[in-house]
Amino acid sequence: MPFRPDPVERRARALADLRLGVPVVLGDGPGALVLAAEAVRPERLAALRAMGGAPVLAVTGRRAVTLRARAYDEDIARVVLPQDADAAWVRAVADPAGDLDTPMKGPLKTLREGSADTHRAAIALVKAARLLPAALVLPLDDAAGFARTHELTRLDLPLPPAITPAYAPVAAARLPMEAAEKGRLHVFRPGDGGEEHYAVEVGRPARDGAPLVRLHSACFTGDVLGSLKCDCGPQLHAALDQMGAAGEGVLLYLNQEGRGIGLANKMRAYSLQDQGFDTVEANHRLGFEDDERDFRIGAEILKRLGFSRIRLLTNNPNKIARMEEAGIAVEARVPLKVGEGLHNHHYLATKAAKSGHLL
Ligand SMILES: Nc1nc2c(ncn2[C@@H]2O[C@H](COP(=O)(O)OP(=O)(O)OP(=O)(O)O)[C@@H](O)[C@H]2O)c(=O)[nH]1
Ligand SMILES: [Zn+2]
Repeated sequence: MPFRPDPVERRARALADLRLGVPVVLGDGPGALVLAAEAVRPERLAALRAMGGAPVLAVTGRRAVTLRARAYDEDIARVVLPQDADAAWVRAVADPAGDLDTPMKGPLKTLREGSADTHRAAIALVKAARLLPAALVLPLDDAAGFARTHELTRLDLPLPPAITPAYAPVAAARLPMEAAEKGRLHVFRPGDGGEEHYAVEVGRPARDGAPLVRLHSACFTGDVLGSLKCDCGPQLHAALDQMGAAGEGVLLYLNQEGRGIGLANKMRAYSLQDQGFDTVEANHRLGFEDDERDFRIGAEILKRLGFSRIRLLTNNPNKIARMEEAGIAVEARVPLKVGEGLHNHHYLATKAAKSGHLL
């Protein structure tokens, strides 16, 4: 039916619902009701409880380590919701902000029997919604009927694998910059309702050549505010300077703030770093992996622009591997070492020690 939203469109709606604190239904017959832990409001939690059943709070295996909860499913722990658990309790389990003030939220009881597939799907959705990776999950016997009655967005299980959507060029215009007068900014929009990303083309690199390329991940704090905690601002400007001097190049500005966890979660990570955790530990305590970015987006946009070979400005071998995997030949790595100082020395050393960055 032409007017009916397709599964990709329904997923985009589901992400918006989860951010609003509106539940989403997963599955058709037997399925589950899912609420993002971060956005749950007391009335909705009360309604969920009133349904009876056995609600659980799904968290990642990473978060479970900090909570000292057993993750029987390795990457997922299904925490049984205690009788007296309120919205504040749910948030406290999900959010490490108060871990040091209220270290004991438990002991937390976790489920061992049954499948965690639905819970894994719920976590994937709240992560995609850039929320804390924790979700309330209540089993339903008639998922489709429940969604209809309550006008909730429903997605079929299993969720389709996370594919990189097609990126359509939306608009492009000349953009003279300090670093490169012959600049052109292209905006790309994905077909799945996700973030737009940008390509800054300097000069007019031949499509069959191997231009200098930078895959830059958004860093509001570094790029815009000149934060000294990372090296992003200096890297951004040095990359544009090099392209300006060479007369050509392509800088992809990918809106994957905070290595893909979003600015709010990055600030949560910064506040954990103020408590003494390093950049990788902070991500783990929040329940995330070290790096949640999808570099296939960069490869898609390069292909869309007509490139298949590049020289990549980076110190991150993972970016090279991901480009090659996605069909972009990286003919050379060009190091980009700028902006190291007193405040980011430890951060850069951690990336070298734990994330394989080249010194
Ligand atoms: N989660 C998290 N993200 C951070 C932190 N500091 C910086 N970032 C983010 O890290 C990303 C840095 O991106 P890049 O400089 O492109 O990536 P990189 O992996 O360092 O690789 P190269 O710079 O190419 O060597 C940006 O999205 C920043 O917002 C942090 O402490 N925690
Ligand atoms: Zn940064």
